[in-house]
Amino acid sequence: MTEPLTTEPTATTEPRLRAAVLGSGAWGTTFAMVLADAGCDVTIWGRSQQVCDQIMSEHRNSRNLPGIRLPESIRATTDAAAALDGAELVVIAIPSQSARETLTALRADVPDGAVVVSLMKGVELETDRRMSEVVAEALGIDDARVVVVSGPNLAREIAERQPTATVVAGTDAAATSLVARACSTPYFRPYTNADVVGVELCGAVKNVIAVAVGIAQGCGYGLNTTATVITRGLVEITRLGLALGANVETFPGLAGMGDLMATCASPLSRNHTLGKHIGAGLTLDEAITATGGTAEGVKSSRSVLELARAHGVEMPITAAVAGVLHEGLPVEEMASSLLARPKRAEGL
Ligand SMILES: NC(=O)C1=CN([C@@H]2O[C@H](COP(=O)(O)OP(=O)(O)OC[C@H]3O[C@@H](n4cnc5c(N)ncnc54)[C@H](O)[C@@H]3O)[C@@H](O)[C@H]2O)C=CC1
Ligand SMILES: O=C(CO)COP(=O)(O)O
Repeated sequence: MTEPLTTEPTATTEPRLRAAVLGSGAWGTTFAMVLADAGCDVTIWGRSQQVCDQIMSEHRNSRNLPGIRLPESIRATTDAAAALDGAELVVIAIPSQSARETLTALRADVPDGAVVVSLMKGVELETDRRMSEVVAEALGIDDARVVVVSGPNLAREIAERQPTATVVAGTDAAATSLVARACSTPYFRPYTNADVVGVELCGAVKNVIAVAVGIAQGCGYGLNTTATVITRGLVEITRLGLALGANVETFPGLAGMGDLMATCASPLSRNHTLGKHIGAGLTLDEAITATGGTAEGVKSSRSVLELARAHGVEMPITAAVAGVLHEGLPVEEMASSLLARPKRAEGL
């Protein structure tokens, strides 16, 4: 039997890349651990003094990753300027809808020339911008300096150093391969991809599809329904992506089908969990509270739908999720409204 990858990798002899991770939640803390295991010198910026103190003194973040021991080299601070000082890599792991305001305030502290990495999986409300667009605008930097990481990456599993792969997407080959090297460990394997649009849309829309799968399961439906929603969900994601200029090969890949499978199948997923609560009859506010953590699909269901409508793309599952979460569509009518649509040929 294969041994689980639980040991900390040995440090490399290359100069240590200095990385700042903005956000001390589940994924920010886990990605900080990946970077540290890959040999980077990592400082986390968090809003919570308590979380930062615990990372510094106990090498744990029990609020977001209970039971996980973090590498001792990781530092954490509530002082953003100190975290960003000298950073060559700036990694952003805060909720999508907070990104613009937070990054605009930190703009002067981001070092010139740093490569900026977005871990966020959402689409901004009101502007319908993808996160790499928001990051570039808020920081006043060229799009080419922004690299996206997205894939089947449930934080908890990676924090346990379970093997997985991811996609590192960027338009600048040097920046993209720098990020891929910086996060490559024996348990975390990055693949590069130049299709930023496709990779980001996959990450944002799979959250909405995971809410739909959760709703179906909360209603008591079985695996036929789950498989139908995932498969037709991938069609929706692909349709939107192609309308926005993405590469068709991205969608069956790790950021597309891979992340859909992980998020729609796992009870660790906040989006899936939130959907289950809705399907079981909780209100949206109750479901958000019961879920905890950031379920990006709640807000992205609306922004993704707006984006789709602006480009004339049909996304019935996304529309049904937005309908249930925000427009008063009764959850028990969701399936019947989807199945009653005019019959059509399979495919895009
Ligand atoms: N948790 C996961 O497994 C994965 C999450 N992601 C994405 O990463 C992003 C962050 O997710 P998580 O870390 O899991 O969320 P989380 O809910 O665990 O943590 C979010 C963190 O952001 C902080 N925060 C909230 N508003 C903020 C603001 N205005 N300024 C600064 N910090 C703020 C919170 O205090 C918290 O520490 C999301 O877009 C999510 O979709 C992507 C891959 C995996
Ligand atoms: O993006 C994720 C896995 O790849 C995490 O999903 P949730 O945000 O639904 O927990």
